[in-house]
Amino acid sequence: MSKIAVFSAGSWGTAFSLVLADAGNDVTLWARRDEVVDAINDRRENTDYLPGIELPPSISASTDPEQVAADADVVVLTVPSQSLRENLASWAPILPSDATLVSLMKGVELGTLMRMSEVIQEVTDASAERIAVISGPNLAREIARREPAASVVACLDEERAKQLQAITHGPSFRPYTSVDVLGCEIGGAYKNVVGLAVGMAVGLGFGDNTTASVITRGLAETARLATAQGANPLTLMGLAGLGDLVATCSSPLSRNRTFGERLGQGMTTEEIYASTRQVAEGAKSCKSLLALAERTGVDAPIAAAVDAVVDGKMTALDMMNSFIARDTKAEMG
Ligand SMILES: NC(=O)C1=CN([C@@H]2O[C@H](COP(=O)(O)OP(=O)(O)OC[C@H]3O[C@@H](n4cnc5c(N)ncnc54)[C@H](OP(=O)(O)O)[C@@H]3O)[C@@H](O)[C@H]2O)C=CC1
Ligand SMILES: O=C(CO)COP(=O)(O)O
Repeated sequence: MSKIAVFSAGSWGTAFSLVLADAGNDVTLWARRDEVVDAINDRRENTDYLPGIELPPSISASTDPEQVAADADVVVLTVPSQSLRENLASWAPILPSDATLVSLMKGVELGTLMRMSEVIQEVTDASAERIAVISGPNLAREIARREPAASVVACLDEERAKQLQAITHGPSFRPYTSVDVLGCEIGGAYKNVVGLAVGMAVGLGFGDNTTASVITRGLAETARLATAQGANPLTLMGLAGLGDLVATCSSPLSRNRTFGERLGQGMTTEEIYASTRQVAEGAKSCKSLLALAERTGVDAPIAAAVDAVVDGKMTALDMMNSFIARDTKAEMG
């Protein structure tokens, strides 16, 4: 049994705590609001993010980061990507110095264009071998309902990846290992952007030909950037690439797809932000991925178009038309 600290108690932090608890671990969740902590400790439910799902006694919660981190073998980070740096800067001094640091986040930092594992390394000074990423087709609510799913545990240190695999493998969750941290992170961040584009197609009332075309070209775009950065192309064909892309683009549970759907129906980004507190990481990361693609010298037409719609510079319909009108000479289907 491992002692695991999970920062924080949103949809995925809470659902992943269930995975960890089912696998026999002792979990402490950090939440920034007292009412979330009280609901978890007293009512055994995260009423805000996973209503109706019972949490076992091996999961407890606290607003005190020091209490959460104390004696943890593994520290799991799952705040919205753009808030990681600021939060982690305040937690870094209290994290156990030999704990494995695990990112569940799917985004790229605005401005620095850093992946989450890079932010973690910079802020904590931990070696890259101590930092892992878990990414795959893992919609939080389905995981919390114990529907069977698989994921990738990626770490440059293969032994550490295997240890994490062993402590996360449970009755309904099957982790695979990888050393391709970069490929998993680019796959996880890019699928959110493609999910937004697919959502727009759905919001406009288009059917499966359109969504399949966007998904497939989205995968090509993801693989182009990831491999240019040094990822293993096979990672993008796996659970952290194609797998996650399919789950996100197919499911009404995806916040990114839903965000895109609302854009497709004519809502503005500001109106959507005002209507929900849940994160759609792709709405911010499309800018970072686009800049990363420019810096790497690869083409990113879907990220560019999604960014323009999110910024209100293009309508979702114009985005779909630009996808069809695009000069295709240089690309293979
Ligand atoms: N949900 C899913 O199915 C999956 C999500 N992920 C990834 O996990 C990460 C977290 O997403 P998810 O749990 O879904 O998000 P949610 O929106 O469900 O929860 C966000 C959590 O972060 C807290 N939070 C929000 N803003 C801040 C901030 N500025 N500082 C500190 N804490 C903050 C929220 O607290 P409060 O309630 O107080 O606002 C809440 O606990 C994302 O990168 C996402 O891509 C990965 C796989 C699956
Ligand atoms: O990452 C996810 C599924 O693997 C969750 O996707 P959303 O953030 O779009 O809900």
